[in-house]
Formats: sequence, structure tokens, C-alpha cells
Amino acid sequence: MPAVGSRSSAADAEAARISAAIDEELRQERAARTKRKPKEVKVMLLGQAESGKSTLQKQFQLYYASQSLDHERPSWRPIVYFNVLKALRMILDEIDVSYPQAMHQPSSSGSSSYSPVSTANSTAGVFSFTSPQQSTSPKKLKSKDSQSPPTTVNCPDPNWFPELNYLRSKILPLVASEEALASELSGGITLSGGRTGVYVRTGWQALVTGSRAWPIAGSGSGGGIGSVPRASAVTNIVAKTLQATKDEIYGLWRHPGVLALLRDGKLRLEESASFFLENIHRISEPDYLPVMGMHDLFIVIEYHLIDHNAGLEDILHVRLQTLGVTEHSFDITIGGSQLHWLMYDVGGARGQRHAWVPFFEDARAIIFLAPISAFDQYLDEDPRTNRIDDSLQLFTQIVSNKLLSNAALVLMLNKTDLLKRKLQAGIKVRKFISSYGDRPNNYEEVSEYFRAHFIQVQKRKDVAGRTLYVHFTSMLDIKATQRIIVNVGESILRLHLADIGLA
Ligand SMILES: Nc1nc2c(ncn2[C@@H]2O[C@H](COP(=O)(O)OP(=O)(O)OP(=O)(O)O)[C@@H](O)[C@H]2O)c(=O)[nH]1
Ligand SMILES: [Mg+2]
Repeated sequence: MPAVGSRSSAADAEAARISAAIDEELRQERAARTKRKPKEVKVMLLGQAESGKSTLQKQFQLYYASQSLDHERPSWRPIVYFNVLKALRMILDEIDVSYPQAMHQPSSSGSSSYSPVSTANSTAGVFSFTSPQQSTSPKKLKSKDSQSPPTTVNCPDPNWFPELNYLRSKILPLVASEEALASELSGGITLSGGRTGVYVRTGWQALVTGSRAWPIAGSGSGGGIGSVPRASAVTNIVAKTLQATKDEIYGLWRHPGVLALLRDGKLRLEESASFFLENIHRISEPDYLPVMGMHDLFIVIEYHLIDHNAGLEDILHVRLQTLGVTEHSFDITIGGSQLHWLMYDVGGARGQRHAWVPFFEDARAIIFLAPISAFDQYLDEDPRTNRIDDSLQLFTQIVSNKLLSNAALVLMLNKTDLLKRKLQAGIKVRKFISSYGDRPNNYEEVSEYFRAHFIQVQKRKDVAGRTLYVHFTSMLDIKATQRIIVNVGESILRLHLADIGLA
């Protein structure tokens, strides 16, 4: 049928024209990208969940783009609240389980004196790793290992129950807002099978401070904020409830019954929980804004860091799980050349790792973070796997990955502060890693032992025989981390400039 045939050839011609136009557009885009490319330095932050990737990203942002971090401060406020609510919920949940008696008591006004008491988590476990089952049924540390008070969870003081019941009834309404806050912060995203939590994607700051209900006070502890962003109604309600219950929150956190749960390892809070609860009076101020700054250490309850100073780095302590891959960029000038630094911060949990691969080919450098304090911890996503074992396996996969063979390798053995505190608290590495044997249980020996294992993995498995740059880090120490960032950043940039023939 000729009529159809001519319509068809006209349509074909039109399709060919559109196709050619798209091809041309793609060609131009590719050409533009290739032209831009020498100026781009792509760096990936890799490592297991909670290894400190996002914390390192914040440190880079603090160094290269501190103004942007300053502008983001209001958006961190509900996240800090969320960290507080999550910790409180975990405490109340554990009280329900461990002190059921507290539920059946008339509540008292809880007038206990909350003195700092040492706590310790003791788990038995195993570079030959022992069974994690042992770690989920914690045992008390021997008395020489712990400065614990005489009362333990096994023989709770009956006076605790009316106090705990009172504190619980006061704090429950606040904890009830956790889900609403979580849902708002994560834009309604929930991961099936995951813990209750908040996940961050690129652009989350806009989600949190979008044009919503009321302005955050821009004065007082805030200062230095360019615009006054808005917070949500949920954030507002949580702020007011926090203000009204701050004394009870502090009372619960320092209650001897709660400290006993921590010491006995029944209650395992996230690492930053103690920091936020200890600072609850400052955080619940009406004009509170999260801050970045220096701090002095004040108290250590076992290996939980407690900090009383008022100008503190809340943003660095926040725990906010990364979902997928988030991109951060800074412009950096080095040796007269202006470079565009693109940093990819990834979600480190096992379910998130598949999302890393598409970014591998272009990566100029990998910064791999391994938290060496985690020798006595297991993965949330697989409670049978020791965290150091997972880090080593993951590092093996990264150094042997052919797609990454052109990337420079930087290894950060992180959380050395926490490692020191755990060792000082008497937690024995050989209980969890049997191959540690009878080596001395001090920081110098333990950190060197882990460093040697990671270096050995790289020597054996590296596809490209690269130089491995290794640093011991404590990401919460701004001064020390900033020095390392300059060092690492400049090394990566110089390698890049040398590669593209500009150095
Ligand atoms: N004590 C201590 N805490 C740290 C250190 N580095 C990070 N943290 C804390 O560890 C927690 C987890 O850090 P993140 O940076 O969120 O971990 P991540 O690797 O980005 O985790 P995912 O996004 O889940 O992959 C946060 O509460 C940080 O404040 C460190 O060197 N020492
Ligand atoms: Mg992260």
C-alpha cells in the first residue's frame, strides 16, 4: 500500500533526524565532559557502616567549604533531636525488658543523685574471630577490669523502680515523636528489614529546611547564619517537649539503673548517644543550633566519651546513615591550577554496597575507612560477622578490584580515640580475635597489629601494586583530622596533576 509506505518513510526520516540530533547532543555533552574532566578529581569514601565516612566528608567540607557547613547548621538540628530520641527509646525499651518491676510501681519524683559511674561492656568473643553468640550474652567484667559500683542489674535496687517509672512516664510522649521525625527527615523512606533510622540522600538539607512552618531563632548560640531557614512543625513540637523534659532526660541518662544496664552490656547505645544526652541542657535550649568547634574532654564513663564544654562539634557526632551514594563538591586551587573536587560518600551497610560500582571507573582516589575500635562489635546487618573481619574482607575486595586499579589508595584506621578508651577500660582484644594471642593489650601494640594486617592484605591482593597511604585517625578531633586532610588532599591532587601532565 503506497500511501502507507510514504507515511512510513516520512516517519522514518523524522525518526532518523531526531536520532541524529540526540546523537549530536550526546556527542557535544561527551566532548564538554571530556574537556571538563581534567579539572575534576573524583574521590570515593568507602568502608563499612559507621566507619566514619560521612564524618570525614564533614571534615573535608569544614576545611574546603566551611561556609556551606555553616549554612547547613539549622538543618542538622532535627537530626540531633532524632539522635536524642533514638537513644531515649533504646533506654526505655531496655528498661521495659530488664526492669519489668518498674512498670508496676507508683512513680516517684525521682530524686536520686546522678553521679558519674563507670560503665563497661564486656563481651566474650574472637583475626580468628570467636563466636558472636558469646557477645550477645554479655558477662560482667572482672572486678579488676571495672570500677563499677556494687549494685548490678542482677541485683537492682528496689528504690530505682518508682524513679524509673516516673522518668519513663515523663519521657514517653517525647519518644512517641520519633517515628514522625524519622519519617520527615528521611522523606518517608524506610528500608525493609533495617533498624528504625533515618537515612540521608543528596539534597536532604532542602528536605529538612524546605519552606515549612516556623523560623528557627537565628540569634543566640547560632550566630553567623546567612539566611534563616525554617523548621517543621514536628521539629517544633519535639523542641518544646525536649525543653520541658530536659531534667528528666538527664536524670534518666545518669540514673544508676541505666548506668548498670550500660555497664552490664545489656544496653548498647550508638556511640554518639552519650555525647548528646550529656549535653541535653544545651541541646534543649529554645535557640539551639548545632555547632562545629573545638572541645576539651571532660569525663569518660568507661569508653563512652562525655563532654561538658559548651561550644561543641554536634555535627561531627551526629549519626545519620547514608543511603546510596551522595556527591559533595568543592573547588580547590593548587599550584595555580583550579580543580573541582568531587567527593562520593556512600552507604556502607552490606545492602548498600552494590550502589558503589558505577562510580568506580572514574575514581581518582579511594579513601577507605576502617574503625579499628570495632574489634568487639558485630555488623548490624549480620550479627555473626565481626566488624574488623568485615572491614578486612571489604578492603580485600577494594584493593583487588580491577575497575579501581588506577585509583590512589588511602587507608584511614579510624576511631583511635574509642580504641584507646576501650583498651584503657580493660576490654581484651584476644577475647574477640583469638589470633591476637598474648600480645600486650595496649594501644601501640593493638593499633600496629591491625595496621600490619591491612598492609598485608594490600601487598597480597593489590592488582596494581600501588603505594598505600595509611593514617591513624580520630575523626572527632578537628585539629588532627584537618592536618591529615591537607596531607591526603594534596597528595591526591598532586598525583592527579602529574597524571594529566600539569605537574
Ligand atoms: N569516637 C569516634 N566516633 C567517630 C569517629 N568517626 C566517626 N565517629 C562517629 O561514628 C558515627 C558514625 O559515623 P558516620 O560518619 O555516620 O559513619 P558512615 O561510615 O558514614 O556510616 P554509613 O553512612 O552508615 O555508611 C557518628 O556518630 C560519628 O560521630 C571517631 O574517630 N571517633
Ligand atoms: Mg554515612
